[in-house]
Amino acid sequence: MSSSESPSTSSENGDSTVQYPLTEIDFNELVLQNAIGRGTYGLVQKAIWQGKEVAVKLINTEMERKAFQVELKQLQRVRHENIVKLYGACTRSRICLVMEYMEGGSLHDFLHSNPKIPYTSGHAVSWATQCADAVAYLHGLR
Ligand SMILES: Nc1ncnc2c1ncn2[C@@H]1O[C@H](COP(=O)(O)OP(=O)(O)OP(=O)(O)O)[C@@H](O)[C@H]1O
Repeated sequence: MSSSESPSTSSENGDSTVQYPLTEIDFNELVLQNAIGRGTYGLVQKAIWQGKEVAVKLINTEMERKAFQVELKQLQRVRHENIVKLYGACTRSRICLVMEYMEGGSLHDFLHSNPKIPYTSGHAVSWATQCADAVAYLHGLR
């Protein structure tokens, strides 16, 4: 996707929301690697797509489809350097989100790792600032 993509505005419940266009990704273009995590729904796997590392969140049951649709819609609304980037989604054969791969996993994983990995107060301030910037951006969305 190029950064020149412009979002469209749709009106839902009388509230206008911005959405970036979705890139449909061919599931056969993904070279799936190891599982890297599991959240409320779906399995997250590392993969290679068009020569780059990506994180693929796959759903396996119909019950997970609704949560997938909600997350897809949310990620289509955001573009921020501190929020994981959505490259696109597979919506035809297998259903999955294809996202920027974050080496090291989530900040939560890092902070709760066992054994603990040491970090400086400078790191903590930087992470807190990045989170605050992302939250401020989300609050600024309509
Ligand atoms: N883009 C990514 N890059 C690297 N690892 C990721 C990525 N997305 C998810 N993961 C890993 O997979 C795990 C599960 O992610 P997922 O998004 O399914 O759930 P979560 O955000 O941790 O929790 P919840 O589903 O409750 O919001 C994460 O904790 C992280 O370890």
